[in-house]
Amino acid sequence: TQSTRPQRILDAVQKNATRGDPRSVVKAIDHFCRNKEWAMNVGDEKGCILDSVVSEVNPATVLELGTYCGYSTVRIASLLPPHAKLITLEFNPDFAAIARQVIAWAGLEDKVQLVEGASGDWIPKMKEQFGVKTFDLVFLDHWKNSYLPDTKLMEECSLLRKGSVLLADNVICPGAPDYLEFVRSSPRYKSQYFKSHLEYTKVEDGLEKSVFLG
Ligand SMILES: Cc1ncccc1-c1cc(O)c2nc[nH]c(=O)c2c1
Ligand SMILES: [Mg+2]
Repeated sequence: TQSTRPQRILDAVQKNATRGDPRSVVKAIDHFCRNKEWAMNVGDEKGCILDSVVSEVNPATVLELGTYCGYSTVRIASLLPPHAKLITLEFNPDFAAIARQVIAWAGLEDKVQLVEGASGDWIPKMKEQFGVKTFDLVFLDHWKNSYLPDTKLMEECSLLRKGSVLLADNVICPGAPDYLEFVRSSPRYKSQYFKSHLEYTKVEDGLEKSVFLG
């Protein structure tokens, strides 16, 4: 039977990465996507920016919107302090099934809760379902048209506190113009653009870091 791209990514991890070694999982996916097949992981260049923001925030609670194959999930979770938790939402069940196995290969299942479904449905349930009070860090990497509504929803659900950091991928390519306009003009956010490139290409892209001011 014909495999899917996520399945081929998982195969590359299981063939080339060491079980329980998150950095080898990240390396194996980057090598596959740079040399064999492009895929929409945040990638190594933007991944280094992601790593630096995670290390700076040192979050106890992280929400990731958009898991795909779990590449950024593994990058983030590998940097978290011992009792920190990462909740990652994925709409596509096929992506979720692969991501679970990638996260398990990295040995990070104890730090990660993968939830299947739509962010708009799950954000209002975060407190009751997962005992989350607020998120210290949110990584937006799902559907560009959902960045803004989901951010407004997180505010409405009091999931952000003074100092919560939003980090958004793809603000240039594919682009999230309404979200950028909002976080850059709202008095309730302090925003900063990190110029980079679309994963594994020379095309411009970047990450927008926005601190919620409460
Ligand atoms: C798929 C694609 N093609 C050309 C240019 C960019 C993309 C692209 C890149 C990403 O990093 C994405 N991240 C999350 N969700 C996306 O839909 C997405 C799409
Ligand atoms: Mg992305």
